[in-house]
Amino acid sequence: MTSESDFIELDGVEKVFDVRKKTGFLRREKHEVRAVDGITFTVPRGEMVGYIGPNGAGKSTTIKMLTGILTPSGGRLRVAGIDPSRERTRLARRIGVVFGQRTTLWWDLPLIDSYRLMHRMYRIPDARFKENLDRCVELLELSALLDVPVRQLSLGQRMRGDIAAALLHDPEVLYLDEPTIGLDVISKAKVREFLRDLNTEAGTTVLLTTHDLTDIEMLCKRVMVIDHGRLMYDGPLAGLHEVGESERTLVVDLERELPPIEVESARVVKVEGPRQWLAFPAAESAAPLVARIAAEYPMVDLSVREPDIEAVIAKMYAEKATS
Ligand SMILES: Nc1ncnc2c1ncn2[C@@H]1O[C@H](COP(=O)(O)OP(=O)(O)OP(=O)(O)O)[C@@H](O)[C@H]1O
Repeated sequence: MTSESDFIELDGVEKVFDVRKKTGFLRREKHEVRAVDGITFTVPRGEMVGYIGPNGAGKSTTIKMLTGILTPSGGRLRVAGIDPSRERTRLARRIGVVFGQRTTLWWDLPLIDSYRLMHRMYRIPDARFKENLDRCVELLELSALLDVPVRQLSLGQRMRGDIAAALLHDPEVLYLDEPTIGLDVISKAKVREFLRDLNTEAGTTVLLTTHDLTDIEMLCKRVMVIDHGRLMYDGPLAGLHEVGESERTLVVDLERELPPIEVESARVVKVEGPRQWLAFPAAESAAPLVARIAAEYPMVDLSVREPDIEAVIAKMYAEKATS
């Protein structure tokens, strides 16, 4: 029996791949890649957690084990009390998966036909299917897109279509792998708003993998950082900022070329004509900084750039190495 507090449960989970590398003419050496190297965590039902790390850290491998596509080489793993690799089909009815880089929709078919196929594949009761579809169509603004073949959809439209597809069978758990990758600002905002509502209203447990720190900021109270297959951090995002002492960048366009802006709590890191880049602590709000600059300089435009997760993590490790 699962308790609600360890709805997703990993205890010392490992995944080792045997890889053969060519080392000479007809010579191949076997070596091991420890993609996941003893990971332990639990996620309570209803929580939305960020799962982040540099490329090759082991995120996708973890998600593949959580869906049952891959079998762990060691440790114990349960999702809703189910061992994913043993009961993959039973688990499939209870989980949804969205891969930002790939679609689960049928490329040549109108969107609605993919949903009808899923209705049958998952044997979703008619009334429930209709109710879920109506809700997704409304909240993800899909009504004008239902008759459009998937290949004609924009990336943002396709992503919304994919999220709906993952939710038609009412999964209790949703794994999202880069759900906002390549989307414009408005599409990103729509996807985030939808996910937040899904988590708060339907209580869906969400594991979110992303390179966009804003996704995590907007959606997750808790974040886990993985690198080289190991869990390096598990806690609130604010704590990660502190550990990594990351910075955000304010890009300011002035009316004309001026000497570097002098302002409290930020420093100019680059100047290009009338445009200046100022670094400031990521944990601080940009609003007072912008107000101070606007009061003293002829500012015509501005934007804030988030630190990317790689930079935060790289800094976090650099600090660990020197401490
Ligand atoms: N099928 C496989 N065979 C051999 N090695 C693999 C296999 N799948 C993954 N790996 C290796 O395992 C490690 C972790 O890969 P994984 O795809 O889980 O990382 P990731 O954190 O998802 O990275 P990314 O952000 O680039 O998607 C990498 O070194 C990768 O090369």
